[in-house]
Amino acid sequence: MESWNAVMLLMQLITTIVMILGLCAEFSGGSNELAYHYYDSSCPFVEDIVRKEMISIFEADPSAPAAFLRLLFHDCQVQGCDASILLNSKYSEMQCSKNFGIRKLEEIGRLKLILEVACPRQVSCADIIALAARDSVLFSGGPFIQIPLGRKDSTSCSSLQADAYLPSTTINVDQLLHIFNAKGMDLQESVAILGGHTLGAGHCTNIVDRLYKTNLTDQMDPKFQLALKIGCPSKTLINNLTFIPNDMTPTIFDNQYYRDIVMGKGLFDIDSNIARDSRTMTIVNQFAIDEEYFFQAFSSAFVKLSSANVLTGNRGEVRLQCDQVNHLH
Ligand code: HEM
Ligand SMILES: [Ca+2]
Ligand SMILES: [Ca+2]
Repeated sequence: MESWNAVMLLMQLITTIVMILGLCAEFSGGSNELAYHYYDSSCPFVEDIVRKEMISIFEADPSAPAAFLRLLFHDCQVQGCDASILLNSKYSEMQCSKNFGIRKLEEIGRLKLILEVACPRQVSCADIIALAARDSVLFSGGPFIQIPLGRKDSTSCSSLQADAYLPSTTINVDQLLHIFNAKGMDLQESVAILGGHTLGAGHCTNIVDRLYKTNLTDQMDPKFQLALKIGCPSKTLINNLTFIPNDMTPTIFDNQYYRDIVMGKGLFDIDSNIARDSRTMTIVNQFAIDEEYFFQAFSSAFVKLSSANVLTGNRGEVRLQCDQVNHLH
C-alpha cells in the first residue's frame, strides 16, 4: 500500500513538472509551431516595417523581387528556412556554385538592423527572408500570401549541404516532384512553385551547356534558340555577366512563364521538361490560360515551401546579426 502511494505521489509530481514546463514554454513564446499572429505582442508592426522598406528597395531596383524570391527558395532548400544562407563563415553556403547569382543578402541584414531598433531580439532573419519574398510576389503583381511566422535562425551552415540539396538545371521531372513532395506539395503545387521563374533572369553560364549541346533533342522554338545564341554567344568568361530573362515579362509576377514554356521558350531544361512530361503538361497548359488558378496553387505552394523543415520554439535562435550566429555553440 505504501509503495502504491509513493507511485501516485511520483505521478502527481511528474504531471506538475510537465504542466509547469508547458506553461513556461507558452509564456516565453516557445510554441513549437509557426503561427499567423506570432509577433502580435512582441513586434506588432513587423509586417508593415518590412513592407515599407521593401517598397523603397523595389523602387530603386525593379530586379530585386526576383532576387528575394530565389533567396527564399535557396534558404529553405538547405536545412529548411533558417537563414543558413546568410551566415558568413568558413562553411558559407554562398561558396556553393549553385548559389551563383544569389543577391540582396545585405538588404536582409539592413532590414534586420531596422527591426532590432523597433523590436530588439524578436524577429528572426529567417522570418525576414520569408516576408521579403512574399512582398516581392505581391509588389510585382502576384497574389498576397499570408504566411505563418516564428521561424528561428540556424546556428550553423554547411556549403556541402548546399551542394547536395540545391537542384541543378538538368534535374528531371521525377527529381523535381520528389523535392517538392518532400515539402508536402501535390502535383499542382509542385508545378506552380516553379512558376517563380516568372520573375528574374538566368546568367549565360547556366544556359550555354544546354544551348551548345551537340545533340539538342529539345523542342526549343528555333527563333528563341537563335535569340539565346545571340544573347549568350559562346562559352566565354563573360557568361558570368550576361543574362537572359526567365520569361518575357521578368519584372511582372504573371503566368507568362507557362505561356512561354508551352511555346518552347523555356530557359532551362527543367522549364521545358515540365511542359512536355505527361504528368505535368496538363497543369502547365491550365496555368497558361488561367492566371487565377496559378496564383491560388502558387500561394498554397509558397506557404508549404516557406514552412517546411523550420526551427521553432527552443530550436535555433533569433540572431542579432543575420550574417553571424550569436555565440559559438
Ligand atoms: C527546382 C528546380 C529549380 C531549378 C533547377 C532552378 C534553377 C535556376 C537557375 C539556374 C537560375 C538562374 C540563376 C542565375 O544564373 O543567376 C534561377 C533563377 C531564379 N529562380 Fe530558380 N530554379 C528552380 C526552382 C525555383 C523555385 C522553386 C523558385 C521560387 C519559388 C525559383 C525562383 C527563381 C528566381 C526568382 C530566379 C531569378 C533570380 C534573379 O533574377 O536574381 N526557382 N533558377
Ligand atoms: Ca536554410
Ligand atoms: Ca513574368
